[in-house]
Amino acid sequence: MSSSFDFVIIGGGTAGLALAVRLAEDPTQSVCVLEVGKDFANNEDIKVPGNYMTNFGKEWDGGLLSIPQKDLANKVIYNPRGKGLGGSSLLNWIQLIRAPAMEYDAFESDLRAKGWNAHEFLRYFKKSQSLSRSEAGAESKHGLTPDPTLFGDGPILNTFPRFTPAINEFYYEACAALNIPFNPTGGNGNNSGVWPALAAIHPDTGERVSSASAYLEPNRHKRNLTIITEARATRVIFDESVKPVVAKGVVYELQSDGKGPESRLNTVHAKKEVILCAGAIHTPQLLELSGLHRDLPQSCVLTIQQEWEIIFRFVGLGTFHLRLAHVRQEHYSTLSLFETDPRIESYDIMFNPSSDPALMAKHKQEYADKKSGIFSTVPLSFSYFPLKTFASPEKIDKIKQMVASASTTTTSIKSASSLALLQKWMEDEDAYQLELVMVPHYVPFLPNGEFDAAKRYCFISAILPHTFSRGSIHTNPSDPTGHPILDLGAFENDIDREVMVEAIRFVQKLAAQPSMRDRAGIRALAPSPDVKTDEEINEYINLASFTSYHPIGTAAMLAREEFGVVDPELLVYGTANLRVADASIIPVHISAHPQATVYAIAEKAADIIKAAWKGK
Ligand SMILES: Cc1cc2nc3c(=O)[nH]c(=O)nc-3n(C[C@H](O)[C@H](O)[C@H](O)COP(=O)(O)OP(=O)(O)OC[C@H]3O[C@@H](n4cnc5c(N)ncnc54)[C@H](O)[C@@H]3O)c2cc1C
Repeated sequence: MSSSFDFVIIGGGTAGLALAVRLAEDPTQSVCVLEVGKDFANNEDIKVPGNYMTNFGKEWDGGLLSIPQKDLANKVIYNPRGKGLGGSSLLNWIQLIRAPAMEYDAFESDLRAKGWNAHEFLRYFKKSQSLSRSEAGAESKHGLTPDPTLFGDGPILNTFPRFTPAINEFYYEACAALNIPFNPTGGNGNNSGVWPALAAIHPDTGERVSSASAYLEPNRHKRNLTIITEARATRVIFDESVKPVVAKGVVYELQSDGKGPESRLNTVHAKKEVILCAGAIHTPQLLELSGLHRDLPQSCVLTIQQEWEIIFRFVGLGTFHLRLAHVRQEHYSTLSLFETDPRIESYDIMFNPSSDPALMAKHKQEYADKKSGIFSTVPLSFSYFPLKTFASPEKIDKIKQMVASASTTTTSIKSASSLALLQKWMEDEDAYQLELVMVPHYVPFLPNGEFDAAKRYCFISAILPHTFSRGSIHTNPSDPTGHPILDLGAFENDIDREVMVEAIRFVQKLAAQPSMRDRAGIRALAPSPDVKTDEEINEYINLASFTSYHPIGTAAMLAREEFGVVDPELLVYGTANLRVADASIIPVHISAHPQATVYAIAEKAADIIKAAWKGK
């Protein structure tokens, strides 16, 4: 096998495979993908959408624990991460949601990322996604009528849900009573109201659509596309004699050749570019590993670890700064658990299949025969709200005052333009400040919520779309290529606390609506109904908060003086040909789950790279 390619991509995940396939469209260009995980092309567990809760901890989950979260009573939070061809698109919940146009426009207008605006995103949503055949121009049986002009002919298929949980009817009625109407558009930028999302599911096979099945499978045969699995990239190597430095290749370690550690180390050379697509957790780790000179003493690594800016040292070049830390963002979520009327059909059977083998067999048969039923879908309902919908006037005043007085010295947000944007959105009457996701089953790890197979449950996840807290990711000095040290920075800024307290109160109000209380037989388990004061809710937030598995911003596309890592061409500052194309570059968190945006980023990255090398 050749060890020299035009393009070397690190990470065969959501973005990595989409990018690789687009670059390999030109048969004269050779592309190599290094993926640390395996090829799971024939794995049935991954393919079945309804298995989404059982994917955690499997071989294709390279998840890691955070460090204790000091502002969340030292809670340690698990962060699942896809590992294998397809990356996180192998184990995500396959929902396809886009952020409002004004949020993408702000990348360009407020954060100076030239060429990154709603118009461009729409272009690349169309290139990456299509409305699956049966859905185009149709109305789902749940009343979804997405605008077909928002879709193109991309390989990621949007399919209507094939199963409606019984609780949805009662939940939507409760939402309507609080001025949250059903949203028939399916949340493709207009994310107000409540709706069941379109998901990446193949309408014929009923199987999960991942970057591996949609992008890679039809192109696997291409001779100019080389995929190396079980290959952990450990470092990008540079020609340091020129400025900006030139990425020459990647050192990687084969995970399972059965020989000694020495024989496992390989180098793959890049004739044109190296592109980092290792995801928002591992891309910054690789940047650190590549920037630290290999002879740097361990003590120095430790010192750097403790600083909030990372110092890249290249031999002969002096010091080269990339500031990675304190830019990591998440969608923090706090969960509320409810018991429902036991006659309401739910997904709880998934937690204890042996409690009713006949029912489980019926569900399996329905999926096998008709590709419908509980195995056919991930049954989530979404809604996004501005502050005025869920917070009290007094709290709105308090939150707005806190936001107005925030500065780059009093918060961990060191990018002045990012902070100004968050301040602008908080003043905007219509900007989303809360997302609710309703899920028709039990969720573990909550106080007062022990699972009982005879009962039925649902939970509501309150998610903050735009947080003021920031975390960090750094290489672990005692295991540099192992899991990095992950600090989620959960609720380190009190503004996020204040918003979440109001969010939990709103969830309580929603659950108390007559349709939920009387018809769905809802009974609050966690928090218990007597959790009422700010103090009590805050205590509950400490126990019941997680992330939504949406890390972004760890190699942010911001101006260099604003602590950005890549420019709008996705080039890492100070390098001639090292780019990042994955969730890491998203500069500020959006009112959407990220995968649709990540696919669009990969598609745009491919066009940027093709244009850069045209005629060369
Ligand atoms: C459980 C879960 C549920 C989710 N649900 C949704 C949802 O319903 N909707 C939505 O929009 N978003 C969802 N997300 C988020 C979404 O899936 C991610 O934001 C998106 O897939 C990230 O894509 P990426 O290309 O940045 O990274 P990934 O897809 O994670 O790809 C990174 C790849 O790089 C590989 N890699 C890492 N380090 C190395 C190395 N050193 N060498 C070689 N390879 C390496 C990894 O193995 C992986 O394959 C979910 C995420 C999770 C974890």
